[in-house]
Amino acid sequence: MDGLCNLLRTTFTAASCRPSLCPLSSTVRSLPLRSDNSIHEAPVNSSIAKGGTWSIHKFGGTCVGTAQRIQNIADIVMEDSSERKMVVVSAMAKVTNMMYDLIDRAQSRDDSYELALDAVFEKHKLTAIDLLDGDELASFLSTLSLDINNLKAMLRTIYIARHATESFSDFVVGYGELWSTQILSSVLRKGGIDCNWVDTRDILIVTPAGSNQVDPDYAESEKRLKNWLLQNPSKAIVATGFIASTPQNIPTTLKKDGSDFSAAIMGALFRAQQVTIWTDVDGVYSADPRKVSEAVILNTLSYQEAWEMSYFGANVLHPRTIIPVMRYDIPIVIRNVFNLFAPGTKICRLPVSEKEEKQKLETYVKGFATIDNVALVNVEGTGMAGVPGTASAIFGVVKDVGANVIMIFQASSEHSVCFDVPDKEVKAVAKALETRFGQALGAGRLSQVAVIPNYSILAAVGQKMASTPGVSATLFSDLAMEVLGLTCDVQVGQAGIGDPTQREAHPELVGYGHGGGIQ
Ligand SMILES: Nc1ncnc2c1ncn2[C@@H]1O[C@H](COP(=O)(O)OP(=O)(O)O)[C@@H](O)[C@H]1O
Ligand SMILES: N[C@@H](CC(=O)OP(=O)(O)O)C(=O)O
Repeated sequence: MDGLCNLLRTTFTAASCRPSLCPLSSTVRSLPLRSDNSIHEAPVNSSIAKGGTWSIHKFGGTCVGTAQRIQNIADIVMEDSSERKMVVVSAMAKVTNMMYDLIDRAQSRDDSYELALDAVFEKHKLTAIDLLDGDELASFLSTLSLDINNLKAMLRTIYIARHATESFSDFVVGYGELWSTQILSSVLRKGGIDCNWVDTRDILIVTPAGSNQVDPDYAESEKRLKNWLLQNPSKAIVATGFIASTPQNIPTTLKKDGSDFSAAIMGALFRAQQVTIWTDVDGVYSADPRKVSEAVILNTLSYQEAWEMSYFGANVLHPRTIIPVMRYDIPIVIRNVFNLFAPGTKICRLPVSEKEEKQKLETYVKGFATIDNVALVNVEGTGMAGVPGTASAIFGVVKDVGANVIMIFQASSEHSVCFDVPDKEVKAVAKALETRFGQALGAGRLSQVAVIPNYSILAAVGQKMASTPGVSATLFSDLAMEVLGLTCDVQVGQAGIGDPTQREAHPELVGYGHGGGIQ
C-alpha cells in the first residue's frame, strides 16, 4: 500500500513546471492574468501577427452557464493583459444537449419539440436581458428571434421527414455556440473592449475522418483566418467553439465536447503563446474529483500524459486538444474560472528540470483515470496461433459493426485476442464475430467468443512508467492485496497502464491509489 501512495504523493508535490500565472486577488482585480512568456516565439511566416502576441482562452459550457457566469468570464477577459487574444466559447451549459434533444423529438414526431424550442429561446432571452441593454440587447434579441423562427422551420422539416442528416443536425446544434458568443461579445463591448465576433464556420475547415472525428485543414484554415483578419483587424476576438465547415463550406462540428479542440487549433493557427482552458475545477486532478475526494491537483503534465488522462476518461480535456498545440510547443493551462487564486495545471513538453529529477520510481505515476461501461471480448482458440490474418479478420468484423475498440491485448502464445468495446456495442460485436467465425468455432479451431460486460478501465498515467521496471509490479501487488475481483489484462503504453477492472470495484480502486483504501 505504501508503495502506491508514494508513487502518487511524491509526484504531486513536484512543482518543476509551474505556470507563471499570478492569481487574481478577489479584492485587487488589477493583478495581471499574464500568460507564460517563457515559451519560444514560433516563426512568423505570414501577415498574421503571430507568436507571443496572441493568447487563446477557452471557456466551456460550465463557465457560461448563467448570466452571472458570463459576466464573470467577461471580467476575466478584460483583466487579461495579453496584447492580442482570441476567446473561444462553448454553448451555455446543457444547451448542446437541448439542441440534440430538439432534433430527436422532431425526428420521432413528438410535438413537444415546439415547447422545448421555446425553453431554448427563453433561456437565451433571459440571459441577454440580465446582461445587456440598449442597442446591444435589441440587436441580440432580434437575431435570436430570427434564428428561432428559422429553427422552427428546420425542425418542422425534420418532423415531416422523420429524419435529419448529420450535417443538418450539426447546423441545428451549432446555434448554441452562436448565441453564447454573441452575448459574450456584447458584454465585452459594453465593458469597453473593442472586440470582434467570428463564426468559426467562416474560418475553420475540417474534413470528416470517420469514427465521429474530423481532421483540421490547417493550410486552408490559416488562409481563411488571414483573410478574415485583413477585413476585421482585431486585438480581441470572440469565436465560436465546436463548429466548423467542411471543404465544401457545409456546416459541421468538431463532435461532442469539441470546443477544447477548437481552441487548440486556433492556438496552432496563431502560433499563440498559450492556450488557457477555463473550466470549473482547479486544474487536472490525479483522478476524477467527483469520484475521488483524495485526488490532488497536478501542477504539470507532459503532452503525452495529458493525452492519456483525457483518453482514459478525464473529461476536463478533450483528447484531440493536445495534437495541434504540440506541433508548436504551445503550452495549455487548465484553470478554474471560479478560483483565480489557483494557478492551474500546465501541460507542456516535459520540462528540463523534471527530466533531471532523480530517477525515482515514486515520481512515475501522475494520476488515474477511468472509462466506465466497457465490455471485454475474448476471442480464444488453439487454431489462432501462427495463422496470418486472424487479428485482421477479428478487427475487420468489429469495424464493420462500427464499434470503437478502446484497448487490445494479445497473449504472447497467440492463443487469444482480447479487446474492450463500449458496453452498448458489445452485443452486435459478439454476434458478428460468431457469424464470421462460425466455421472455426464449429471445427474447434476457436474455442469461444466470450463477453464480459459491465467493466471499467482503470488507467495509471505517467510519462516514464513504460520504461521503468517495477511500476506495474508495485501497482498490482498493492492492488491485489486489497481488491477482490481484479481482472489483470494489462496494456503498458508510452505513458500509461490500462487495466480493465470489474465495474463495481473501480471507485475504490481509484481511491485506493490515492491512499483512500477500501472502506
Ligand atoms: N482528472 C480530472 N481532473 C479534473 N477534472 C476532471 C477529471 N476527470 C473528470 N473531470 C471532470 O471534468 C469536468 C470539467 O469538464 P467539462 O464538464 O467538460 O467542462 P467544460 O464545460 O468547462 O468544458 C470537471 O468538473 C470534473 O468533474
Ligand atoms: N457545446 C459543445 C462543445 C463543447 O466542447 O462544450 P463544453 O466545452 O461545454 O464541453 C458540447 O457540449 O459538446
